[in-house]
Amino acid sequence: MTAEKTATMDLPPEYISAANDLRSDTFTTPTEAMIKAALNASVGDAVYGEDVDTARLEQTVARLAGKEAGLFCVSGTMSNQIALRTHLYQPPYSILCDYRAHVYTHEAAGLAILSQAMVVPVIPSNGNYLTLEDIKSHYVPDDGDIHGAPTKVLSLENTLHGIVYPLEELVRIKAWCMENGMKLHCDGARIWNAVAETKVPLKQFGELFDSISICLSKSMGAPIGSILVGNAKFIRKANHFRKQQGGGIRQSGMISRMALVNVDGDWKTDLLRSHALAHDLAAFCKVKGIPLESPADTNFVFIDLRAAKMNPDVLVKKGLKYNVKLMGGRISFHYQVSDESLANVKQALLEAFEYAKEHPFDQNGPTQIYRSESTEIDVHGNAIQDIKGYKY
Ligand SMILES: Cc1ncc(COP(=O)(O)O)c(C=O)c1O
Ligand SMILES: C[C@H](O)[C@H](N)C(=O)O
Repeated sequence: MTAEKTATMDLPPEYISAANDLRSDTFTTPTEAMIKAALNASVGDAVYGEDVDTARLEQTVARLAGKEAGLFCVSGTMSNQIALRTHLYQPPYSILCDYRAHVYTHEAAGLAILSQAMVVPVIPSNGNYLTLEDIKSHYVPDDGDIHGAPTKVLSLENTLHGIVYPLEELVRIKAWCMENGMKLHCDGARIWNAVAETKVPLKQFGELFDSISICLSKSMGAPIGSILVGNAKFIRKANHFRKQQGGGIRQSGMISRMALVNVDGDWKTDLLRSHALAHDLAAFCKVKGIPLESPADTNFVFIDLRAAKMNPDVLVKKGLKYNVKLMGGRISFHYQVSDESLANVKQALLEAFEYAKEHPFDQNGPTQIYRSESTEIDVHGNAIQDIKGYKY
């Protein structure tokens, strides 16, 4: 699963290479091994449970997580949304999560619309992850008070913004959830990164969470998909909601076989390489005095744009100058990022930091992890439009 094994289709390199794409680990591209595996995939109708490779992928990931069953979903968003909906019964109810949680900030109000749930977003008192004390002081108890929407599910993220969730805190939270009849869901879009970094087996997280959404299309490099894992009864009902939301796909064997290439491969070594690149950049930022928003535990480096008074658009354009694709203050590493891109992003970051000293930028409005307008670049990495006319 090393970087050189990207596909060698007869397409221009910028179409298939993610070597300089530090916008997100969602930009990893299918490898030649994946494309070849897809050619030999089963072709059953997965809606009827007749696709062998889809079933194998679901059972493989469920087994790794120590759960009874798994369900292939076309995206992490779908996997999260149907998981949370499945845990919920009689409204009014609420879901508690970190104020930065993807299920709250980046899933288009799915919890409000698909689950009719109120969200209780909480700012962690330690700045990094929710503690049991944070949860206890914000959840809505089911005490019969008709003003409230009792909290029925905690949705935690591991990793969140690349931050590893301490196992001992998860154990405390789980015990409290069991005492208080609350379900515990994990958005595990990057749980593989947490496993690789902490060496805590995925099965140990599986014992703590009632459900985990495990993405295959982020650091694991698959083109499509996530696996939702849980007990058999939960997965049966989640499958019902998946169908309702149009997620029952037919011959998914080809994309399942593509995902299995890395799931069955040496993913820990390759994820740890991406973490080493991120740790290198974080150390560089420390030496240069470039502030970070959170600890770079795994594959993300979050630049504290506010503290640096750095304009994300300038950072993006400095990235283009040094042939690295960025989309804001989050710098994302993955197994296909080249060593050269690490050197290049350091140059881009340093110049943007120096530029900010002469041209301080006050970030009005909420901090975003990426800027849509700044990512208007063509396949050759050239800015389609001059971003706010910056001359630098
Ligand atoms: C933490 C987290 N959860 C869930 C998702 C949703 O995944 P998808 O983009 O496949 O819907 C993402 C997106 O990459 C994410 O970063
Ligand atoms: C935020 C966006 O939806 C995607 N999950 C990413 O991490 O790039």
